[in-house]
Amino acid sequence: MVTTIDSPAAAHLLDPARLDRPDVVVRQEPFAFLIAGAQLPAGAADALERDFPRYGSAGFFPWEPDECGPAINQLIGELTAPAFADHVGARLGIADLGTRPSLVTICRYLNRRHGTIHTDSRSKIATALLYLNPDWPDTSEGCLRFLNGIDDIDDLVLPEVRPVYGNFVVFRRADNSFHGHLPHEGERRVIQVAWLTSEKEKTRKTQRGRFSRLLKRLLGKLDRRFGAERDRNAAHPR
Ligand SMILES: O=C(O)CCC(=O)C(=O)O
Ligand SMILES: [Fe+2]
Repeated sequence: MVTTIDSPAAAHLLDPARLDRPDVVVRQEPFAFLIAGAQLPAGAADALERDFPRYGSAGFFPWEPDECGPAINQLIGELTAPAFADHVGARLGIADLGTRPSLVTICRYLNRRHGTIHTDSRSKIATALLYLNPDWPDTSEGCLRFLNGIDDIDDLVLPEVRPVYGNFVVFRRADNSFHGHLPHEGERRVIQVAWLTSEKEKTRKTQRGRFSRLLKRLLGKLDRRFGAERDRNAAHPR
């Protein structure tokens, strides 16, 4: 396996075969999901850290290639490649995921408002989350939880997923695809890919994401202050 990306274009960062390892968890109930560790080569960590976008506010924002270095852009190219999406989709019982428009959003920082329990919106068919944090403190804060219901953050389907480098989850959006995490404030690097029902939804969500970024630039401090008191079992619609 190639573990350096001194010439990024040469080496692949993702390898769909890693999703077929026996330690990868795939479940169809209560909703279809996949949890896989070690999906990124250790040798690419420095380049992916260096090339990660430097946002000024907390939350997920639409991917803008100009704000990322080449290793991150290469990784996103691979994550959104139709063949990769088809491979993931097949494991979750979704046909032709690779034909769906993909929307990439990236998060570098969170505030305590984030992570409230939700399912994701109906315009998403499936959502992937790839974590890129070199390490994570020994705490549940900020660890992703797949949940059995909308009102209890401690009713876990499976043990929580630490957001460390190379951990990767994908789930099929459903009316019961509840997920969330305990409040965390500070750096938490994630790339999210959502495969959507239509191009129209992609345009709409991208515009909304850009607007939200602008708003947070202006009102980031308020966003942080209002989030600080969030209840651990809080939910938000979709
Ligand atoms: O960052 C995560 O682990 C989850 C994010 C999420 O669920 C979302 O943005 O819809
Ligand atoms: Fe979500």
